[in-house]
Amino acid sequence: MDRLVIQGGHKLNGHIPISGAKNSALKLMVACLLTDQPITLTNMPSLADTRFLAQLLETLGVEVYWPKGSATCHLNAAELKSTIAPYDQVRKMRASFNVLGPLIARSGHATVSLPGGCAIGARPVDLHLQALEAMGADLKVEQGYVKAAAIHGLKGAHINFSMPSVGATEHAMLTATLAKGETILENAAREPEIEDLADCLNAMGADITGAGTAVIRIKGAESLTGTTHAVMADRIEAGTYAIAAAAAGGDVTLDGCPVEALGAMIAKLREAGVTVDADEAAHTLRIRRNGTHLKAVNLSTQPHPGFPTDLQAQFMALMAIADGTSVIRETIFENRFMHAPELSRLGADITVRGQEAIVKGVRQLTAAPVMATDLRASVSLVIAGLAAEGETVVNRIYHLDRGFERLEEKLTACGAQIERRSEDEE
Ligand SMILES: CC(=O)N[C@H]1[C@@H](OP(=O)(O)OP(=O)(O)OC[C@H]2O[C@@H](n3ccc(=O)[nH]c3=O)[C@H](O)[C@@H]2O)O[C@H](CO)[C@@H](O)[C@@H]1O
Ligand SMILES: C=C(OP(=O)(O)O)C(=O)O
Repeated sequence: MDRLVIQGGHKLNGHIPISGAKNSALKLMVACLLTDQPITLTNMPSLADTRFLAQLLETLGVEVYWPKGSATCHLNAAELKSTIAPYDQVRKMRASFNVLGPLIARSGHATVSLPGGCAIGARPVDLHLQALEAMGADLKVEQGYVKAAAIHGLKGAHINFSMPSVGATEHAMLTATLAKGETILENAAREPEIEDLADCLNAMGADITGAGTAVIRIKGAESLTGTTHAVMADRIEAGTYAIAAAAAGGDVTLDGCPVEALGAMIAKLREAGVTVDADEAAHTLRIRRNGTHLKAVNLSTQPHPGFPTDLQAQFMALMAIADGTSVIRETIFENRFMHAPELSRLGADITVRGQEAIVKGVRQLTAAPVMATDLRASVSLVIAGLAAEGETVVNRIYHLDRGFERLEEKLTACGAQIERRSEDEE
């Protein structure tokens, strides 16, 4: 299994290009199931998750042409050969569950394994299922699979989500594009990836308004067409490198950065004493910290436009070396502090109490071997390793490869000393 070896204490200086967003790309790929015409996605991040989803789509009969090293992926679901999404292909990744609704819309029935994804909480799919049932699907959950049929087709519905869920909003939106009549989603999630998906679906002939707000209206169409769509830039990747630059110190500019989607994170970095120059028009974010001390700041994760849960672990690594005590509240997932004990191995002083982590900043972190537990937790350990004194080894990094494209290359180009080693090399 691969590990990352980081020699800490080097400042980061230079430019980092931001890749396409994993969490957008995955749902955009699923959209290909809604049409028998070709879809082309550009700015595609080549990640374990996106490659893995491509395999699931191939199992369903989608022709995928996505050469290694290319950021352009062609998907053609002219004919589906299966409506079964097996456990082994769904368990690793949350987004793959979103094939359920589109398969029902296209074929009238589907059998899809319950999903996996990062182990950061219970993560039920009740809201997904309620939305599909409201649209007329008959559902049974048996032996870990959802078995679904809509013999009379899907119909538009008025769905009021009990809480905003990114996945359930996207799932309902994808499905409703081919349902008969109008669907209204209330208390919908407002994450930017939902707007990106709506833009692509509208280019395919769907009629969606309100994406990015809490009320989304979808007028169902008879059929959708092919299109070409550029995946939006990854706000979580961008936020991660911004926090890394703040932690290690230096002067880093993020190119192709979705600045407008990062307001809450930029505000917290500034509050912590980091110099941030944001240029929305140029899509750049420059982060500078040369010598100034970091200040402890409190934060609470919130649905967009609040501070994203997917940047909480990274910000905790930063607060571990700030002056003072910060309180970090996780309100989205009930078990998303698994990085805290690993950060403590590097000398961080963190106490977890329920949904809160109390982080008392220390002057200096010191290197240690650590274990990556989930995607964003893994990268928080990389950030801590960059700031720590000595050689930090981050073990079990397959999680990182799910969501960060060419991480070592991007950081090394800015002066980080970080190297991937596989067990056979040691
Ligand atoms: C692939 C992808 O895009 N993943 C993102 C997506 O995950 P995901 O779509 O799984 O996250 P949700 O927004 O659905 O989850 C938010 C909360 O709602 C709960 N919930 C969700 C669905 C449901 O049917 N019932 C229910 O109770 C969840 O357990 C969680 O507590 O949004 C999260 C919140 O921004 C991010 O951390 C993930 O990176
Ligand atoms: C939690 C994440 O992914 P998933 O929803 O696929 O588990 C993430 O991207 O941080």
